[in-house]
Amino acid sequence: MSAVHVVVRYLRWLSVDARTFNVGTYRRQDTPQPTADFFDTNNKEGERMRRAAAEAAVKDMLKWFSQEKGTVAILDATNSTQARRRWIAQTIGQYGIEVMFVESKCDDEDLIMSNIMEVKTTSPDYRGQDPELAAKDFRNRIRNYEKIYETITETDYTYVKLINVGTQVVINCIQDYLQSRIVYFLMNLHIKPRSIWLSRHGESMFNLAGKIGGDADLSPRGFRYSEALPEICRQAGIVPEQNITVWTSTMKRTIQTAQHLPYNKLQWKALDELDSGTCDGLTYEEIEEQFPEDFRARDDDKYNYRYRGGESYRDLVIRLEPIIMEMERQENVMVVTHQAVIRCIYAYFMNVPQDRSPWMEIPLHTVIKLTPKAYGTKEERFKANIPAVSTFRPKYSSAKHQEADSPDVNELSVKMNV
Ligand SMILES: O=P(O)(O)OC[C@H]1O[C@@](CO)(OP(=O)(O)O)[C@@H](O)[C@@H]1O
Repeated sequence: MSAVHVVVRYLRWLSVDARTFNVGTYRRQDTPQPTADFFDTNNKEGERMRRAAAEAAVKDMLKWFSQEKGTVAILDATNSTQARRRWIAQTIGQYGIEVMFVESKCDDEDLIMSNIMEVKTTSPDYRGQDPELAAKDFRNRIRNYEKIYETITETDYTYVKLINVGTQVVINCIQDYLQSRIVYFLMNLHIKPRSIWLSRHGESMFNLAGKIGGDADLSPRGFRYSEALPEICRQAGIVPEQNITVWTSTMKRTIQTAQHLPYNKLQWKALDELDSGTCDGLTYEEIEEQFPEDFRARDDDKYNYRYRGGESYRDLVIRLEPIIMEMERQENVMVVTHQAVIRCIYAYFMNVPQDRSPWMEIPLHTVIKLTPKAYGTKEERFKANIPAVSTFRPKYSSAKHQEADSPDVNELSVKMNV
């Protein structure tokens, strides 16, 4: 995905109100599919229209800050001359809004070409066009940008300059915590193709009994899943030659599940299940009996509810932030962890809002493969032919776990999130 989309997704996942104002979207209202000469600075009409699009985007952005009290806006545009940056700094700065410029500079021909093929030929500017011709036109557009391009060196501006996708990074006047988080996040991004495989541990003895938390062993069916996992991973596209690391939590059920995977393994405390505090070891029915108010309060606002002496989903997201940062840095990773943890990781990659994420179905005995693409994340699910209980609990229900449907053979489903 483009860095802009990923940064917004990351900030929103961390509950920072962030939004993109893409000047191209405004320009496309009048000029949906321009050719490269539209971006030639000698094209006066093109210049006028591009300027108008930038002004409209900035106007809406300022409105968003003042009326909706937004926190981080990304003005997604080329902004590649000193004059344009001065205009932005003055127009926005006068309202007391801090401005940070992000320049991504690339002179590596291979990187440029792979970026054009991956991102630009799938952009709305080239929708329905021959990818070869689109790539050629975009190359010409870059030549037009180059004629007036002035790399950022203004010492009085806050900026981060990423050279050849973070091979080298120049930072200037970074002023606060949020800016430094964004810089650090940007430094960790890469554009190499990769996938992330997620699996819950196999069915545990606690899952069978309907109890939450604990550190139980796998059930006999859970152990069967651990034996089947190398083959399911192979079907899901993990090949032994791939340099893949398997991450587990420090709990027995995830370590047992990963035991037959012939890859390097790493245990993370941060991947342990949501801490259910005084409710640890109870069934949902027992929680409803012993802590009726808590049971209701949790379902009223599951994302924010914190177990007595334990955690909320919001707490879990903060605990998982280093995991996400490391996942962005890594290439292929397989993660064997828990229901609540997978919900949070999945919500990050699939952009799921906080009111929905704690209620998502993440079944046992299923590998979820996520592949980030230029404009979204592709999701594939590989369901093992090994029965298990369903630990999904609908809102306000404390009913006992039911057997989940299990396919006759391993099953695959595919979905694309944009
Ligand atoms: O937030 P809810 O829906 O209760 O799901 C989290 C629960 O899932 C469970 C199973 O019910 O996780 P897991 O077996 O994946 O470790 C519990 O241990 C955990 O408390």
